[in-house]
Amino acid sequence: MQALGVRAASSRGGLAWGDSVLGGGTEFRSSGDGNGALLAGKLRKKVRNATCVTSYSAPRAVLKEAGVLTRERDSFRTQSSVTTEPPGRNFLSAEQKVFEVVQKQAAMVDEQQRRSGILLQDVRPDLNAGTAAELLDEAYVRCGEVCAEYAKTFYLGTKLMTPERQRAIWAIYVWCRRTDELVDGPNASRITPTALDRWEDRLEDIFRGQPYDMLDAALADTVTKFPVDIQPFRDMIDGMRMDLVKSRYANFDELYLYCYNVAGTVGLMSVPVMGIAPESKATTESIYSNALALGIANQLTNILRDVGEDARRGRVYLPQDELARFGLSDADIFVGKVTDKWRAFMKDQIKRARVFFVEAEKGVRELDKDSRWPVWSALILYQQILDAIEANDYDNFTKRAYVGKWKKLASLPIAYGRALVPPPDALPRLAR
Ligand SMILES: CC(C)=CCC/C(C)=C/CC/C(C)=C/CC/C(C)=C/[C@@H]1[C@@H](COP(=O)(O)OP(=O)(O)O)[C@]1(C)CC/C=C(\C)CC/C=C(\C)CCC=C(C)C
Repeated sequence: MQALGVRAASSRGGLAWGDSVLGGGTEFRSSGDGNGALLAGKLRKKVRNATCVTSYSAPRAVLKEAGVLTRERDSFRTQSSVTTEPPGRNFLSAEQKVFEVVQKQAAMVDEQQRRSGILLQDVRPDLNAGTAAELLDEAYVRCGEVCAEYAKTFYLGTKLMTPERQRAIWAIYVWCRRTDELVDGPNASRITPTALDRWEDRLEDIFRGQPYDMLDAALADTVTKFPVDIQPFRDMIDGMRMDLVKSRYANFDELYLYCYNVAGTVGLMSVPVMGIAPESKATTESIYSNALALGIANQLTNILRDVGEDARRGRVYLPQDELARFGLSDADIFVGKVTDKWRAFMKDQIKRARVFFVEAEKGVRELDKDSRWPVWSALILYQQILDAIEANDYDNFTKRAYVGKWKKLASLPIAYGRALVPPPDALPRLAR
């Protein structure tokens, strides 16, 4: 089994959702650090006694079938070597660079603040709990707006969830989006490992209840209310570190680790919020494995869709040994010609991604009923990207596999129908 070294929350260990609130009131104060309209908040956390330590295990059978388990795997923590700071880098300038990205994001928050007439600079240290709650509400509203802007369909899906859950998912989404923007956004070329170290420091502060800005404050609140562990967040940052230093993957082992870091982690962050159906008989660990599988499946799909686009950035997220096995190399990818060898290779890759989707499906039906629809929607939409690659006769060099608006819309009621199906009844997990 693959120990990913991630702490999970047992969703059925006597946990009361919303158990922990902003313990006795929230104090927001102006940071006074010369950084402009940034919010420094102190969110006192209750001890999250509902969390327990467990290890995430990717299901052995599915990984074997997918060709991942060729040998006993090592721990999944990314080696710290990728965080090594390049010689000659100026710490402050890296900090400045990440701050610019943060500023860009924070500017949107400022705008929202201005519109509501609450200027963060004006926030006094002795704010009462009511005002703090208002600020927090504003922060969550902003998270929802960002989510709606970047991921419309998914945002729509969250609308079925309870208000507490939907805003928590938005807060997680926003943190993931900002993290991804660091290496994939407009300032990406200026991001250094040190900048990511700074981002990780901020993450630690969030989980310590000391958010840096409003969007962070929303996540800080979320992690007091739901048993969300910090490790998947750290691991996502590790994935971004990988993106800074690595543009080739020797084998699927390496690629799997990358996919875990940048996408599998999303599954692990989301399930504690989405919740597991009270009537589910599946083990928590198996459901987290399924969640992980969905992240991996989505990321593999993304990679297969974006082969040409990535190649133009000098990146090949395909296992080098598997390319070689099909008589292919980087050169073929840069030439970008669809040949029979390429088709055969792509068929194999698509098959593997589908294995992960099938594994993920087992977990979706175990989720709380209000959470199943958005997850089914995401799953179906991503699966359709694989169909679109096939429909393009595997030309992912010059064509972007695209799921049309009507097909997307048509999949929503299908997802809804599936979401109505309750978890399979009382059969023990092993018997299924
Ligand atoms: C319902 C649902 C989908 C919830 C997840 C909400 C959430 C917190 C999403 C964050 C996504 C994000 C911004 C991640 C940053 C890294 C990244 C960009 C990963 C790629 C996503 C695709 O994003 P996008 O389409 O914008 O990419 P491009 O811009 O096109 O390049 C990823 C491919 C990964 C996304 C991974 C998931 C959505 C995993 C979802 C898994 C679950 C919600 C677990 C479900 C539970 C079970 C039991 C199956």
